[in-house]
Amino acid sequence: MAIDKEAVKKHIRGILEALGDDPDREGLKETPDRVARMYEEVFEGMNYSNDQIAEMYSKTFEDDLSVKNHKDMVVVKDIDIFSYCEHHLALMYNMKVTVAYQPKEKILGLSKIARICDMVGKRLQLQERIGSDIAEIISKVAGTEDVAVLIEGNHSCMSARGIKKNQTKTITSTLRGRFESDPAMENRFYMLADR
Ligand SMILES: Nc1nc2c(ncn2[C@@H]2O[C@H](COP(=O)(O)OP(=O)(O)OP(=O)(O)O)[C@@H](O)[C@H]2O)c(=O)[nH]1
Ligand SMILES: [Zn+2]
Repeated sequence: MAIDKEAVKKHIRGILEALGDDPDREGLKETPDRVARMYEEVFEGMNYSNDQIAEMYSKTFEDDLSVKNHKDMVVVKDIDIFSYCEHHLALMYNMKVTVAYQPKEKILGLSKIARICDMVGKRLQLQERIGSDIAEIISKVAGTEDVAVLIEGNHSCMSARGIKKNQTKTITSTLRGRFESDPAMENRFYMLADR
């Protein structure tokens, strides 16, 4: 479903009024439109389902014999993304995503892995769900169950308000297929993710 920019503008104007400010004053008069444009950008991923994101980034390399023979784990580390917590609409920042998969017959373009992480971040999210969404999409595109995602990040709802823990990071891991069932594979993933 596409973001309704006009409705966002109207409601941001209402929020400015509810905060007791004057939405028509010089500094605020363009704010509803700016926020609507910002939301279009930062919530782009809300326009698409996981299946649609998989379809968008479905280009893989599989004809090359050297690719077909590549059966070793691929790890793409420290993909920096932003996201937004669905509880407070607050920013998740300093997010680093590490994605691993065990290729079967397909190899993904590395930039596509980062594009998938970016797009999944551009939704109202929970950190745990960012991991499971990325794992689901990578699994579809790569045609393998064997996917792992490790995420660390700061939540501004925990640093700039409420409990105010600035140094506190959250680490979540999502293990699928053999990353979950095979302790050696799980350990190898954590070892490579930690380098
Ligand atoms: N599991 C999980 N929790 C999150 C995430 N982002 C924010 N939260 C938490 O969601 C919870 C919402 O709790 P509530 O008690 O409903 O909201 P609140 O009264 O504002 O809570 P405080 O933050 O404790 O002041 C808080 O504990 C947040 O820290 C996330 O990505 N994953
Ligand atoms: Zn929050």
